[in-house]
Amino acid sequence: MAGGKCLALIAHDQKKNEMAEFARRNRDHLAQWKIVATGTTGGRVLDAVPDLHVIRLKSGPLGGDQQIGALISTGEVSALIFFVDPLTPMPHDVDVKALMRLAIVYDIPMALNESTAEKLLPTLNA
Ligand SMILES: O=C(CO)COP(=O)(O)O
Repeated sequence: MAGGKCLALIAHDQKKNEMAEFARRNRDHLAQWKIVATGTTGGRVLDAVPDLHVIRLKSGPLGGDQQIGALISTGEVSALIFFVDPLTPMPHDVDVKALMRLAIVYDIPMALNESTAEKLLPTLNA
């Protein structure tokens, strides 16, 4: 994934409407970025704002979180915005934990809920 740093967007199923609204509200900020997203999230973001540059990876439960973790480890992700659902058990919980761990290891800005994301996004430079 050569050239330029990415912003990573992920939302769990119960948070996907929130992510779509977030994308609509912040379309001008997001338009400055190359975005990487897990599969379903990326689709929802593109439905909300079709002209964004979104690269859709695998769906989370099929390895998408791990793909984004790998991109963090190679220095290609500048920041992670991940709307996490804390109330639903998930089969890929270990992948979610591993992704957050890598974001901490590589010390990239990480917003795990909407209010933090709203504050973080305008501070980032694409
Ligand atoms: O499960 C996810 C993150 O853990 C998100 O994956 P999708 O965007 O494909 O739903």
